[in-house]
Amino acid sequence: MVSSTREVDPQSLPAVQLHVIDHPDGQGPALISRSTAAQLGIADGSSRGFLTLASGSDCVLATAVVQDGRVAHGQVAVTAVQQFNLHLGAGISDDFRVFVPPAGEPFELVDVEGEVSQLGKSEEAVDARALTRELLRLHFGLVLALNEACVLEVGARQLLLRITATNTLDAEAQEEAVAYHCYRASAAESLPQSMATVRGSVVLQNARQRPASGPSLSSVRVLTNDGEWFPVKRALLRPCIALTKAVRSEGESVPEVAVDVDTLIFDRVLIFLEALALGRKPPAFGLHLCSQLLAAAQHLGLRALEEYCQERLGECKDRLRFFSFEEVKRLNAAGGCWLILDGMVLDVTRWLPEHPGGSTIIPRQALNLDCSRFFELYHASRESFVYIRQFYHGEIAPEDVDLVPAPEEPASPEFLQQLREFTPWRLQPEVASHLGSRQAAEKA
Ligand code: HEM
Repeated sequence: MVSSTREVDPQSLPAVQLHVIDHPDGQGPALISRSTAAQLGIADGSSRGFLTLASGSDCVLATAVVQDGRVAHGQVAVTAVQQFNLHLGAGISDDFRVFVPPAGEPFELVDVEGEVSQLGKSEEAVDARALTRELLRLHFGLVLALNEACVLEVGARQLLLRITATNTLDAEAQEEAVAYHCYRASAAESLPQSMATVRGSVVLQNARQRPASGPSLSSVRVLTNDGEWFPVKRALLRPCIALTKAVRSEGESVPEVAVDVDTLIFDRVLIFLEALALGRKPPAFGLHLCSQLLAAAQHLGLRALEEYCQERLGECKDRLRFFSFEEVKRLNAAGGCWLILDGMVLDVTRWLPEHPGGSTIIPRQALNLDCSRFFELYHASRESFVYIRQFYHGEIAPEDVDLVPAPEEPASPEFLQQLREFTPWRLQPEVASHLGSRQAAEKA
């Protein structure tokens, strides 16, 4: 049985190029040789595993390790249905790796729906429970992919069962299971309640019929401002309080909501929401994205993302303060790289090796003076503005502003205006006097 607790990073397992051949039996799990299994990292002696395409696919191959020469080393024998699901035909090679369910995601094993048709001639009714018992006997613990077909012998009858649906959780459970993917179904204990539809002359008793399916109401259709749309699970969108109405709406059709966020940013919002829902740490989004993500978070009312971006952008109010010019010089003399830009005090010490203009020019030219003019001269784009907030620690104290040397040629008024428009979050001088009086009071 695949377990949800294995903390293996699938990316760390070796990908191996395998040559697809037709399955010698035409049905059953995919077959690989023992040496191929060893190469893939399937534990020695294990008779089965799960494979998926290294490039990612929504089909997981239940795989048996065989020693009887039906497959050679480097080959994988797959049935026609599996080839169809993988979009791979016999004679084609592709990279495969062992499938391990992502850690932390739910990997519940649920019942499946199937379509049963007759292979033999008998007219006898078939008990759905006997049919599922047979399915369990053959496939217990194996992932059943959508469209997979298997021949089952129930009593004297030969039946063809084709998997027509997986993840038959009820709507409420589905809503809670945010990261629930289509391949996550397996023949498990719950199967005796599996639902089945019937074709041909089969009379199936004790089967639960599939309810008439309408549109999946567990999603909201989110339209981005550049014309894309995303079907997003309601549960995922719940933290976006500006979308509450759409998330809570009831009705016969999937609710739609337009957001003033483009596809690129909304995609990242979704990554953040998924991490939030699964209790994982969100990825460290690039700083250049954070201001757009922050705007998106404010638009969506997504407080957690707002805080996350503010933190990344360095808007940690408690950290901000006023510096004397002497203090900045001392910090630089001690090996730091603290810049004064239009009065802002920026600590770029740790970031210096990452500076696109190199790590030497700033310490050589721009320390202990107002570097606005250099900033204007060297940065053609306004990309560099985006980073400022991350480095911002405060301001030169108002009484020290005139002590900071300026280069002979000052920065242009246009540049300074742009810079100030981009940095509305700067500490204001009135805060300095307030802090000054508080510090004086504290000293007293
Ligand atoms: C917070 C401070 C700074 C940040 C965030 C920053 C950021 C950047 C960025 C993003 C670029 C590449 C893109 C662009 O052209 O805008 C760049 C290039 C450059 N920066 Fe900076 N920079 C900073 C300070 C400085 C200072 C003080 C100097 C000079 C004394 C400087 C000199 C350069 C040079 C020479 C380049 C290469 C320009 C080119 O290849 O055309 N930078 N910087």
